Amino acid sequence: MRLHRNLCFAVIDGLHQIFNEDAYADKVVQSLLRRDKRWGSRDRGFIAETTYEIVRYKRLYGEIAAVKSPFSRDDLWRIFAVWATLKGIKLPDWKYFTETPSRKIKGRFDELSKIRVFRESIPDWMDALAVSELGERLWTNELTKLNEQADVILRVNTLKITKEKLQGLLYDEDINTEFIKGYDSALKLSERANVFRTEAFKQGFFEVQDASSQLVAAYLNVKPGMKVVDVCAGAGGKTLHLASLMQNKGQIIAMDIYESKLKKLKIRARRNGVHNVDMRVIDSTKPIKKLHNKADRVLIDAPCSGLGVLRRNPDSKWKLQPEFIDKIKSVQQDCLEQYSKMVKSGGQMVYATCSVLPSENNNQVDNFLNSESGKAFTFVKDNKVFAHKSGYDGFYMALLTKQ
Ligand SMILES: C[S@@+](CC[C@H](N)C(=O)[O-])C[C@H]1O[C@@H](n2cnc3c(N)ncnc32)[C@H](O)[C@@H]1O
Repeated sequence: MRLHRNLCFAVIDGLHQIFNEDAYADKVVQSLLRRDKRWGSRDRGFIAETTYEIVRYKRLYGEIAAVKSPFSRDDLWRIFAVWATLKGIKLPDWKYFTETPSRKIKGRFDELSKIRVFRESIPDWMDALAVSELGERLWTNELTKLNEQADVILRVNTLKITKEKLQGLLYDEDINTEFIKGYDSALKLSERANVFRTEAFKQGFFEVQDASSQLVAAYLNVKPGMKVVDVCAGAGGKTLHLASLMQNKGQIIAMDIYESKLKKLKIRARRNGVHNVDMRVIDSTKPIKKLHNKADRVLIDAPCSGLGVLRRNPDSKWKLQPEFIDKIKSVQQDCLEQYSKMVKSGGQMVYATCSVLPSENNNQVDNFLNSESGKAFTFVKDNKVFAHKSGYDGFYMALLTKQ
């Protein structure tokens, strides 16, 4: 592979924003890709994949390059040189690379690869936390998988099209996809492509949604005509799936504490041809109280550490703090306690996260079931989805019934 100067500069600029300015990697990559209209899919792929890979292995590459954050531009070029050397890419004779010690880089890599926190590039506290909750073996396997690039998975909007028809339409736009066994509405891209540009996307025939995430709405046993509350709806990935499963019949009340997220959901609902969603901002306890004992189904897709989706958000490794995880756990317990009150007698509730930590998942459900508000509920089943076992994101979902 030959390195092109303007593409490498884009990567360095992106890394500077992500590492030094706390910007989100996905937003940074999106904006880098808009920089030059002449860039083709290979150029865009280089920028996105290189940036993500260096973010993923920041600790390892930084250690080999002997640089410490905050990184100067020279430091970032050193990190880049480590990445390129380990990839076996011949470094051009640019000034940034004149002193690159290629042999030393490979030697340091071999040494550091023996230690998990360097090999898999993860902060010590995060590694220790996960080991204490999951055990050494499970965590080592999971972490390795969470460092791989994720597949692009689509969820077919069955309100508008069948999986087979969508596959044909995408094929006509040069995008090959595969069915995934066990995931009814999923199509996996055989090769990465910018699906948002397709006519099929503009027509609302699909949403991009990981296969594990597609299990959550299905776990809630919704039926057309029901009253369903999606209480941490965000921009509505699962709300839209619920609407498809309910064939647009009945009522979904999508709630979130952020109005800006619900506004995005509104746009997506329109594109998806979804008509049965009402949006309500949780700005006091009132909108929740109004729904006490009213819902056939409640989905709590709780805010969490996101440790199950590190493949998509590798920068979380460097942005998350232990205090945040502690705080989010109390929000999760609060969500279970407050929002469970909306379930009517005989109704059901799903509690879900995109974390793999038991303390955010089954332990939270156990705590809830042992609490005063949880007394009315019985545990039906749960699904602990690990990336290294399923091949998709790490997730958790539990189904509870109210007597
Ligand atoms: C995991 S995300 C939801 C993702 C969304 N369900 C989807 O499928 O696209 C969690 C959401 O919970 C919201 N949230 C955080 N604290 C909340 C609270 N106390 N009550 C309700 N929603 C909350 C966040 O704004 C965020 O949108």
